[in-house]
Amino acid sequence: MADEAEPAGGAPGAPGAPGGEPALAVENIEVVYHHSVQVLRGLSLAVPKGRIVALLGSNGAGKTTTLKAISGLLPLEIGQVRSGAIRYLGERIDHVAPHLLARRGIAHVREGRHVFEDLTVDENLVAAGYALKGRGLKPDPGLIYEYFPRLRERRAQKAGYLSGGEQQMLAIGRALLGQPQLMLLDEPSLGLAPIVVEDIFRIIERINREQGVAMLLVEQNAMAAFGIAHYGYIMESGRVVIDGPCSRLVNDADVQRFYLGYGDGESELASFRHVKHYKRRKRWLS
Ligand SMILES: Nc1ncnc2c1ncn2[C@@H]1O[C@H](COP(=O)(O)OP(=O)(O)OP(=O)(O)O)[C@@H](O)[C@H]1O
Repeated sequence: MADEAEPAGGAPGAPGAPGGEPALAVENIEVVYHHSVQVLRGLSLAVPKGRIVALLGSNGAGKTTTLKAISGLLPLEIGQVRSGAIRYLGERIDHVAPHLLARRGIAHVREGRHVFEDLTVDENLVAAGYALKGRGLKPDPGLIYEYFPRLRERRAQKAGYLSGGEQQMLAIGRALLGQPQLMLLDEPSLGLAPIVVEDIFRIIERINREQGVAMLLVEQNAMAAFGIAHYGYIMESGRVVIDGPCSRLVNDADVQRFYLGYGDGESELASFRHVKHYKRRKRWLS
C-alpha cells in the first residue's frame, strides 16, 4: 500500500482531497442520463499528478458514469454533466469531445477489455497510436512489450484469441501507448483469476511509478485497489461517502464494516448512510 499524507480537513465522511498538484479535479458534478435519470449527485474528487487514486463503491453507485463524465463519453449515452466542473491540468474539460481529450493525454481503459478482436496484438497497438496525433510524439510498442512480455510473445496473434488477462493487458497497453498523463482504469480485475489480477496490478503500479502517469482506478476488488493506490474514495448513490489515504481507509472500522464486509453481527446495517444512526444507537445502548 502506497503512503499518502493526510489531507487537510479530510475527515472520514467529508470528501476531501489527496495532497499534491491535481492532474484531475472533479468538482461537485451532477450527471443525468436521458435528461431525467440523475446518477451523480454532487460528486467531488481529485487525482494528484503521478498518483493512483481508487474509486470504490457498490454496484450502481456511479463509478463508471464518473469515468465516462471525465473522458467525455457521456453524450454517446445521452448523458450530460448538468452542473459542477471537471478540470484536467487546470483547464475545464466537461464539454470537450472524447477524441480531443485522448489527444490531450486522457486514456480511458473501459470495463470489458475493449480490443480489436480481428486485429493482431501489433495492429491493435498501431491503431492506438492515434492518440499521439498532433502531439509530436512517437508510438513506442517496445515500451508496452517491456511491461507486458506475454504480449510480445503473442504479437502476431489476433487479439480475439488472447486469454482474458492478456486482453486486459492489451487494453492497458493500448492506453499506455498514447503516452497519457491521466489513465482511467475501469475494473481491470473483472473476471480474472486472482493470480492474474496480482500480476496486472503489479504492472499497473510499476507503470505509475516509472512513467509518472496519474491514475483513477475503479475497482470492485477493494483489497487489490488498496494494495496499490495512494488515496481512495468510496461512493454510494452518486456521491462520495468516505475518503482518505488507503492506509487509513483499510483500517477504518466503518469501511471494514460497511464496505469490506468484516461484520460483527450488525449485518442489517448495509450502508454508510446508516453510520450516523448506528453510532447514535450504539451510544444509547452503552
Ligand atoms: N446509459 C445509461 N442510461 C441510463 N442509466 C444509466 C446508464 N448507464 C448507467 N446508468 C445507471 O446509472 C447508475 C450508475 O451506473 P454505473 O455503471 O455508473 O455504476 P457503477 O458504480 O459503475 O456500477 P458497477 O460497479 O455495477 O459497474 C445505475 O443505476 C445505472 O443503471
